[in-house]
Amino acid sequence: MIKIEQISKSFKGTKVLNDITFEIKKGDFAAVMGPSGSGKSTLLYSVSGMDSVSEGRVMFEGVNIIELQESALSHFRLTKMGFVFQNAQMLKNLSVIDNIILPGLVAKKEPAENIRKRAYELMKQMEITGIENRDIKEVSGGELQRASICRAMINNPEILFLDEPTGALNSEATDQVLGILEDLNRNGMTIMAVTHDQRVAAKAKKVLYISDGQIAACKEFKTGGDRVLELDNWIKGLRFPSKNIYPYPTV
Ligand SMILES: Nc1ncnc2c1ncn2[C@@H]1O[C@H](COP(=O)(O)OP(=O)(O)OP(=O)(O)O)[C@@H](O)[C@H]1O
Repeated sequence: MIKIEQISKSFKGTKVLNDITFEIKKGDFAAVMGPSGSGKSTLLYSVSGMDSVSEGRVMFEGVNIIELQESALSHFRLTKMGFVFQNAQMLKNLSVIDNIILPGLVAKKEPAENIRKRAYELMKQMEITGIENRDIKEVSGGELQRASICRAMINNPEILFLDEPTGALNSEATDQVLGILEDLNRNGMTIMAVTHDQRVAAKAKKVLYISDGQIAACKEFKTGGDRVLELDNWIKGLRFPSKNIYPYPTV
């Protein structure tokens, strides 16, 4: 579905992504982990077309999104990609439901009535029915993050990009978001998530470990088993003795 081919990116002469190649298949759940400043968010923004790259290609269903003009790229992002950030980034002067339906109205793919109906269905699925007309200051952090997942899903995207989706949540709200991500992926949604949270990464099918702007290691989970323990042992055992080779031999 998405082929990332040898992408590199520099900020003011400093390379923060260095020759990264990997693939996200339809139905994948890829988690990106790594130390602070290693390039995880930059990678997510580059793959999703939110940021430019210095070199390489990002092929999304055969289209190199790096080469798209800004208006075409915006439309591509709006209709094919959903985004969830650490802080929900909702518009303060709109109610929860109006925030959720807004990208649907902007995309103009469907009548407003259908979009509103889907927003209610999504809210039901995320178990936040009843807060639709509240101001965004009148809901909890967990409810707001679930509303932001509804917003990300409103245009039926083909992939959901998440940047630290549980970073601002307490343990209970984290569990709710984890359950949602698991359900979405089980029902076919492709997901790429940057996270420091091993509980999030343990829901993934594939974990990329970034170090100094490179994929230092990659792990694919087999189904079943205690993934949290498996992931923890894998991370503890990681050593980076030499330059990146992908796929890197896993421990
Ligand atoms: N707009 C920018 N201008 C200059 N340097 C930047 C910019 N954005 C990121 N960087 C630098 O690029 C490197 C990678 O940043 P990035 O945010 O991708 O790291 P990260 O792995 O997501 O970190 P964290 O886990 O702390 O969020 C860092 O050294 C950062 O300082």
